Amino acid sequence: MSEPVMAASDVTIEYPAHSVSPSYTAVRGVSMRLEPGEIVGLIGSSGSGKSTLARVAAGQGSGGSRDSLARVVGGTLDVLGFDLRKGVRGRRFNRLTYGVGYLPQDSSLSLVSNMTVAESVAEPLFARDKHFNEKSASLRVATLLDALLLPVGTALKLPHELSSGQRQRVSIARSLILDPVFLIADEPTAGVDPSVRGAVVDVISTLQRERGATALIVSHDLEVLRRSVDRIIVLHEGVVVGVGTIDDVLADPRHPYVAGLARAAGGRAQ
Ligand SMILES: Nc1ncnc2c1ncn2[C@@H]1O[C@H](COP(=O)(O)OP(=O)(O)OP(=O)(O)O)[C@@H](O)[C@H]1O
Repeated sequence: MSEPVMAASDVTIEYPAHSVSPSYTAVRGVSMRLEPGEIVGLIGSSGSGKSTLARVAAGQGSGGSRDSLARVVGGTLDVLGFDLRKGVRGRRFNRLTYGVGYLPQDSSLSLVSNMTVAESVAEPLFARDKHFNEKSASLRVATLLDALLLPVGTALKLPHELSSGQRQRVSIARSLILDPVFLIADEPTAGVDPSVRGAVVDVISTLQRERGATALIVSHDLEVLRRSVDRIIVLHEGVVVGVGTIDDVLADPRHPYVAGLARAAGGRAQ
């Protein structure tokens, strides 16, 4: 059997106490396994721990350099063979982040205001290799922007000249430019027009599938994931309350939160 891309076993993740706030356990006893090539949705209500798990799995906070960052305090969490409970630093951290593409929530807000879309999307290529061929960079940028259904001409625009949904899609392109083996995308369709949300997630999953790569796509909206993911993992108050294909999870709701999802999905289908 091949090595899993991500393996969590009884993982507990905690935000440390600081000044007046006590420590807070955001993820409790979570176990999951993502195999190479799988596209998995991580779903749950607000505050269920999705972003915390996504951020820690992407290696953000594994260094323990900032006290406010969440960290693994129980169980084991391995991503691409790196032990994130131990922490990953220096060159090993660079290797981890080369393999893991991370699209944080609200990442479109951090696009640099005076860089064109083409420059922003290509930047990770040149940050890795300052001699990267300009022509092939432009071609890769154009291909990604086109796949993400952005109009021709977007490449030369500045972030403020785009809609929030277009900016979000530019951030997605940026997170995919290094062809990550594992993409962790946190609410990739935030701000994107509802009519194209499914299509945008579909592009992410198709691009990852074409390369045999893996993705964990965080969303609070089941419908956005429906046509793209192989499986979902449902989190509620930091605990896994459902795992399987969307149909299987909804057909056998063992937890009231999942039953609510099933009712909502049933209502939409009528
Ligand atoms: N820096 C922090 N310090 C302490 N607690 C935090 C911190 N960040 C998040 N939390 C808490 O951890 C829990 C999980 O938050 P998280 O952002 O992971 O949820 P989420 O499922 O991604 O929610 P949303 O869908 O609203 O983004 C919440 O109760 C939140 O208040």
